[in-house]
Amino acid sequence: MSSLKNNGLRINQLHVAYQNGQLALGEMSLTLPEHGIYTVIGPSGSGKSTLLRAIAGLLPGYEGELLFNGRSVHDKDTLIGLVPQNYGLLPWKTVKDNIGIAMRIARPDGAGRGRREQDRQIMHWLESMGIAQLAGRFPLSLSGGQQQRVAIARAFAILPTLLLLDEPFSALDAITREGLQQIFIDNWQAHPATTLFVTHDVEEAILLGQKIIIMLPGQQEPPEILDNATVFAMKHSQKRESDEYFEQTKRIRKVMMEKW
Ligand SMILES: Nc1ncnc2c1ncn2[C@@H]1O[C@H](COP(=O)(O)OP(=O)(O)OP(=O)(O)O)[C@@H](O)[C@H]1O
Repeated sequence: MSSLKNNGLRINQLHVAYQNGQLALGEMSLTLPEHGIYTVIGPSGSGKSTLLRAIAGLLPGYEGELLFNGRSVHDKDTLIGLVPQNYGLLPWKTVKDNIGIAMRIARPDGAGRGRREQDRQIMHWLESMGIAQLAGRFPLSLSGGQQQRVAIARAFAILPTLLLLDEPFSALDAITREGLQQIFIDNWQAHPATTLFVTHDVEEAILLGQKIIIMLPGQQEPPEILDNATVFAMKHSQKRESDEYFEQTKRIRKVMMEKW
């Protein structure tokens, strides 16, 4: 029986070394409540992608424990949606088919859903990302930013329990990025998967996360965790103008100046 304290993602004393024995991710422990969203920032090489890969089951080995609602995160009950840095799209399939395949793999029984209903859902997610017109195109004919949007639409389309995003907006210009941050948070509010969102962008970390996990260089110190509930509770369009947003920026910059 899972107790309340087991609700969500629990990371217990996780650390990862690749084959050369060097630590890629220093020891970290963290609880991310179910339906919560935390952002992760950190200098290059601090282990952000390694953290997501360990949770996604893409690493052969790690030390420590990864649980979702009290069971291994790799248990079949936990459906993980991953947006990797390289988008992970199948080049020989159209945009629409990339999403359709992911939906069928994620839910082989289709929950009673016919092909027409699946197509409707695919178009819904493509429209929500502003790329419905790309449904019939192949990934390699798309820009990096368009491929990122397809990867995000695909991750939402499988209705994951756990959503892992590795710098999903890095290839977008500032204006498109701001628009998609709003769309992302709207989609997440409609389908609040438990979410870890890695970004290089301090502003984005403050705009999207209930807490901000600040990874430190060198794999020796555990991350600093900054509560961001006040900014998170604001209307998205008003966050940037708020004093609390400005204060959070200063807090994070201080950690960066002192520890990065
Ligand atoms: N396959 C691998 N084999 C050996 N070492 C690796 C491998 N992948 C990553 N590393 C090392 O692990 C450490 C953490 O890498 P990781 O990609 O997780 O960092 P990151 O914080 O995501 O960096 P970035 O912001 O540049 O994407 C780095 O020192 C990296 O060189």
